Amino acid sequence: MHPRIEDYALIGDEQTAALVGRDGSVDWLCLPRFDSPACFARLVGDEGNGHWTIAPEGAGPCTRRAYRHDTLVLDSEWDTPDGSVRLTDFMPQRDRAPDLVRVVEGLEGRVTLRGLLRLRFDYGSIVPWVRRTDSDRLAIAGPDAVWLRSHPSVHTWGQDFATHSEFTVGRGEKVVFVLTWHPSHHPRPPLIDPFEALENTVDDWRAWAARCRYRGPHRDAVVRSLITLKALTHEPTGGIVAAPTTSLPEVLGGVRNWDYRYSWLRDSTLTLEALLKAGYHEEAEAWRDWLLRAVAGDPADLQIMYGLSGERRMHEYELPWLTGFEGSVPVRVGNDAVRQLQLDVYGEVIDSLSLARSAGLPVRPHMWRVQCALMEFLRTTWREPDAGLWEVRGKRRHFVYSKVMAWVAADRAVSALESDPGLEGDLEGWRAMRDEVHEEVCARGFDPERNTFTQYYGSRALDASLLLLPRVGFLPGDDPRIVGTIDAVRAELAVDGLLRRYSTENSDVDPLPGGEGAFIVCSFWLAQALHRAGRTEEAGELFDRLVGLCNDVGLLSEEYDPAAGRQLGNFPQAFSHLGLVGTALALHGDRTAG
Ligand SMILES: OC[C@H]1O[C@H](O[C@H]2O[C@H](CO)[C@@H](O)[C@H](O)[C@H]2O)[C@H](O)[C@@H](O)[C@@H]1O
Repeated sequence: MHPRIEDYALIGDEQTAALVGRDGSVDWLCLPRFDSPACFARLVGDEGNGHWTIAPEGAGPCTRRAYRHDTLVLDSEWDTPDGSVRLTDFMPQRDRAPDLVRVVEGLEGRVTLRGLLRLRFDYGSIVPWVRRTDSDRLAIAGPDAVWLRSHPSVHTWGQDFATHSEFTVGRGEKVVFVLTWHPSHHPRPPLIDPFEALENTVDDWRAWAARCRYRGPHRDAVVRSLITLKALTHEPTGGIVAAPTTSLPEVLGGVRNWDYRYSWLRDSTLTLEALLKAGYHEEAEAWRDWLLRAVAGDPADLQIMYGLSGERRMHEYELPWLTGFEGSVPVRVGNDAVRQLQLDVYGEVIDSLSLARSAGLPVRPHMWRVQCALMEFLRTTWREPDAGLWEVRGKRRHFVYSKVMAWVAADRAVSALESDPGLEGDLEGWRAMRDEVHEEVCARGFDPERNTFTQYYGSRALDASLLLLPRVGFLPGDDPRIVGTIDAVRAELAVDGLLRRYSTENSDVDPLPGGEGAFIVCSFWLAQALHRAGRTEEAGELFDRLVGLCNDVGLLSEEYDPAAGRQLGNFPQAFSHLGLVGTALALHGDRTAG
């Protein structure tokens, strides 16, 4: 049986990430970068598409597992009739090459384990040549080379185009496996000392986690979310992936399967805000600098997402040989939403730059010029219909959230001019735009009959993004129109208390077939909106429930199916984790240190 999404745990080295199942199998790993082709793709296919399993012979899922406290180092333990054994999985901070380290340690008795390494480059499609060199194995195909080393050396044999092993550990004995990738035209990189690497990796993560300023309820969940957001950050460039996976389905067996291994301006600006508020200025600064590089050029060419180094092309295509997660096809690489006009992104970018400024991040000389250029573009564009923040693949509309974010852009630009006499800009023009957008949204995006804002001008449909209006300061949290919107959105979009982002039934907005689960970040937005409306008890109860949706190691995917009690969509997803951090800070922000 295929593991469920919540059966996976994440390990990574801030350049790529792997998903490890409870059965000891690494089922997803892209090398060398998050967006490189996967060499283990069982996650969205089957065993033949690549995986690496180490587990006691004949054992099923591990008996227990957990991250070492405040780290991304995963311990999985099995109790078997012959004894107990621990498997420790981690990826050390990268020096020259990516390494995946797996340490097996006997805890009780003598346990026999089996290893099965089935490397399949290019998303499970290429079977490499594997040869033995001394005691190690080298797999090569095209641009990729992977070494497998063990210590003490374990006998391996090839069978059915995979590398097998069998070994036994007694109490206190350790066997370590190191898998190392490098470009096939390069020589083998220097070997790491896996035990020293383990110590350093634990120390580095703990030192990072200790910087978290949040001291309120659910602190462990907040720290786990922050570690996850950090793990989704591409350390060399500062880019942040929305999730490290592609095509985990929004509904089992459905077609809503997308590639999230890119840096969305929307998701990333919200991540930056969460990091800043939790005390992580360096990461926020690295992303802000990434942003300024990525968006450089004509503001008309601003994209809603970029590659990790700021690449602009991410042409979407399908991988027909992969059978998908529980049959959910197609499996896609690339993302055509890159070409959409999504007006909210301008507001999110300008908001994040002003946030960075007020948080005291060092100012870059061209920062203000970028903002002015974006404002000028937006001034001529905000009246256009767009694809909205949900990136629907239908007709463009006048989405209310997009217009509100145009208001945010103008509002923040005006505030910057008002507070800093050293800045130059069209104060009067931007003020006029700000007031015009506000007036228009309140007139055309509000349904007085039902006392609620609507998904787009003139429609009766609702949208969970409307819950963000008080958060961005468009109206106070206890304004009757906001209170009405909270109740209407809840009545229409809640399934068992969790929110969908919009209704997919009878929707003329979203042309794709099939529905989807509850969109996790939307429920966090609801908790924040309830809190801002003064309904603190309801907000707290919902927050507690949402934290409870995390899997056993504290991870959240994009969506949740309340009926089946299962996570859905790409995993782990930045949006969901930044929702958790943002809600903790909104509800208990007074409990932050320093
Ligand atoms: O709903 C269709 C769209 O779904 C994806 O977009 C979602 O993920 C993005 C990344 O987290 C997020 O920024 C966006 O708000 C979400 O709706 C997908 O990436 C799109 O290609 C697709 O059209």
